[in-house]
Formats: sequence, C-alpha cells, structure tokens
Amino acid sequence: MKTKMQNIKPGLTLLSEAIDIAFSEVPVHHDVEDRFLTDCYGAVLRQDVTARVSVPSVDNSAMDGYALRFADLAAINGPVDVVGASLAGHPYEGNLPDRCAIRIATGAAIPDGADCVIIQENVSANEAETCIEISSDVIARTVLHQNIRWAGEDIRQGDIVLKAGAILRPQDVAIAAGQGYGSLKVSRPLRVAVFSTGDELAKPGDPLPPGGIYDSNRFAMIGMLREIGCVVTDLGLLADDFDVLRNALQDAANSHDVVMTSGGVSVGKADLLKPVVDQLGEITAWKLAIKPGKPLMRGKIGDCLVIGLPGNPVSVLVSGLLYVMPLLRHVMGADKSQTVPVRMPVRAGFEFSRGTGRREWLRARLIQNDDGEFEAEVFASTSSGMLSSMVWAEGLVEIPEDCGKVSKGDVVLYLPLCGLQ
Ligand SMILES: Nc1nc2c(c(=O)[nH]1)N[C@H]1C(S)=C(S)[C@@H](COP(=O)(O)OP(=O)(O)OC[C@H]3O[C@@H](n4cnc5c(N)ncnc54)[C@H](O)[C@@H]3O)O[C@H]1N2
Ligand code: MOO
Repeated sequence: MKTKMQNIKPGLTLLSEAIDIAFSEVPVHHDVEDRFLTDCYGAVLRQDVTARVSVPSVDNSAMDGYALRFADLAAINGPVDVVGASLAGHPYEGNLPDRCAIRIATGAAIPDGADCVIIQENVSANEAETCIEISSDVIARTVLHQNIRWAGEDIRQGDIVLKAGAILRPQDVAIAAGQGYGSLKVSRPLRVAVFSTGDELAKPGDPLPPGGIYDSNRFAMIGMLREIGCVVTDLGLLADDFDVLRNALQDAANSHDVVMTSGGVSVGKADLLKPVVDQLGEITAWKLAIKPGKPLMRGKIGDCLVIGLPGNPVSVLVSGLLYVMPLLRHVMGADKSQTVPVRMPVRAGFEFSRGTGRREWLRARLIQNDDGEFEAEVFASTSSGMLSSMVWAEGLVEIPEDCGKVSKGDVVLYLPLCGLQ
C-alpha cells in the first residue's frame, strides 16, 4: 500500500478524533434497570458479575465410567467389585474400599479415595454391573487423575466473571445463570426517534410519483438501532421544509434520548437539517474525514442527542455502523473496547487508487485464491449511492487517510460486517 503524509482537508475531522471527542462530550446514561436473564441478550451490562460458587463445586467426573484408586491398578488381575454409585446430584457417601470400583456418571462427585476414572466403553461389566473386568492394556494406558475435573478449575468463588460495560452474548448470559443470577443490571434501552427527510421520498407501499424514490434509509437506520437494543419510534418521512423539520425535531427531542435522521446535511439549498438544529439547539460536530459519510452531523437539542446522517444510502450504513452505533453503545455504558470494529489483515485481490485525505471503506468480500489463501475482492463501484454494493458485501476494506494506492497482494484491513453490530 502506498501511503504519504496525512493530507486532511480543512474542516474535516479524523474519524479516530471524532470518536474520541464524541465519547468525551456525550455522557453515559445513568438509567439502569434490573432485567430477567432471558431479556438480557445484546444489552449492555452495568454491574460486575461476581462468582457466587466455584465451578465445578466439587471434583467430578468428565465421563461416564468407573472411579478407581490409581495405586490399586497394578495389583488387579481379575474382576473388580463395583461397590456403589456416584450419580450427578447423588454422591457416593464414604470412602472407596481397596481394589474396588464405584460406578460414576459425568458430572458426579469423585468418591473419597478415588483418583482416576476409566470410561465404561473400556471395561466389561457383568449384567448386574456388580463387577467389571479391566484389560491389562487399559490398565497400562490409565494415568493418575484421568477424567477428573477439579473443583474451581473453571471458576473460583469470588472471581469476576463479567465486567460492567460488556455487551451480553449468549455465553455471558449463560455464565451469569450458572452463578445463580436470575436478573442483571443492564442499561435502559435508548429511545430513538427516526425519520428520513427529502421531498423526493415516497413511503414503500405507496405509489411512486414521477421523479420520486422510495425511502430506504429509514429501514437501514431502524435495523441498525434495533440490533443494538434501542427502542425506535418510526416518525416516517419529512419534507424539505424548515418549519416542518423544526416542529418535528423539537417534538421528537422532547420525548427521546436520540433523534436520528437521514438526508439534508450537505451544503445544498434543501439541506435544512443543520440550520434547524442550529436554531433549536447546538451543532456539536459536522463533517468527518470519511468516505462515505463525510457530511455526518452531530448536535443536541436540550439533552437529546441529534444525529444527522447523510442521505446517500451507503453513507447511512457505513457511518451508522462505524460511528453512530459505537457512540450509542457508549451512551448505554459499553466499554470502549466493545465498540471497536474487528479489523483483520488480509491480502488485496484488487487494485485501487484515489486521492488521499479521507478514511474510505470499499465494499468487500473474502474469496479463496488458487493457493487456498483468503483475499479481499471489492465491489466494482465506490459510489455511496449504490445500496446494492452493501447487499453484495460481507465486509469492508478500510483504506487509511494517507493511502493513495493499493496493489494486488498488499495487506489491507478487512472489517467483517457481522463484527460491526
Ligand atoms: N456541493 C457538494 N455537494 C455534496 C457534497 C459536498 O461536499 N458538496 N457532499 C456529498 C456527499 S459526500 C454526500 S454523502 C451527500 C449527502 O447529502 P445530504 O445529506 O444532504 O443528502 P441528500 O442530498 O438529501 O441526499 C443524497 C442522496 O441520497 C438520496 N436519499 C436521500 N434520502 C434517502 C432515503 N431516505 N432513501 C434513499 N435514498 C435517499 C437522495 O435522493 C440523494 O440521491 O451530499 C453530496 N453532495
Ligand atoms: O461522504 Mo458521501 O457519503 O461520500 O457520498
């Protein structure tokens, strides 16, 4: 990859700086609620979760079989008496007698005196299972502590198993369940009002007037917001009219944590979002050194965060996934590490050149080349108006601000789309 000195155009903010500034300016919400475990998936955890019990709670068997004393094995030359059983929830009480075996189930406590488990497939038992024969081969292969899981080897009582700020995945909810938590403190979902702006827009399902286009951006915005657990109010379409926009924004800001819009943030005559937010509140950021998504606007009306996404459909998705969703997760208390996209180095399977100055994302997929290695291929067009490129893509290739040329075989960073939610 050919790079030269960063050459950021005046008035544009670097994405990394813009994220740092936004994270420091937009406060984390204090509203926390206790939620039943099964409603916690995808939520931001707002407490440390401390282990109440060790896991396993006692030394137990990893397999179904027979618990024995390892030191006895050398002396065994005939049937071994099975003197009892240890089942999950029903431990064997007492000590393992010399040169005897205890029937044991996976997860059941290792009886006192036993120190290895031989799986049942490797012994032959009589029909009543009162004695077993163990071949000399199996005895020779048996080692001390075989198939034993030690108390506390997974989790020790008092360990912090989940930290505040985690975005809860199935395994996180499961570990809290395993520690007996019936509910967790998580962030209250953000209430987000969404609308698309533009005189050219028609509602999907309605007839399309001459020169009109159907509104697709609202559906991208709502989808991204729902993925991160926001409660969305769909306010539909708004015309490019100052008073209409001002009234709608003021109303939405009064009853939501965030108002998110698409369109009308560039420099054209009909781009009214900025003057409206300027009148009702404050514009706190505008124009990032990114492509697509450059004219993205951040502002506030009272305590309500306002996000004005650019109208181009790819800009909505890319700036939404890389700037807005991380910011909203921050507001819900997510740790910063949880908001950084996965970036994987891969070889470029394409050639690309451009003027420097903005961080750019090309719509991409990974394909296997003739040597079996994965390399990135990119969509034929970089237009931010082509929504089909995002449907085609499984990831994005990130071109740094100062990179003007990518040659086939160069290492580039690939961001899987599934890692951006
Ligand atoms: N003279 C300049 N013109 C533009 C600049 C610039 O710096 N100087 N920036 C360009 C960039 S970059 C972008 S991105 C766009 C963003 O402009 P707006 O946010 O004002 O968006 P609109 O003009 O309203 O729309 C742009 C484009 O997207 C279509 N659109 C809008 N809303 C929707 C929707 N809900 N669903 C589907 N498609 C939508 C709209 O019809 C336009 O084609 O500005 C550039 N111009
Ligand atoms: O910044 Mo714009 O989104 O390139 O079309």
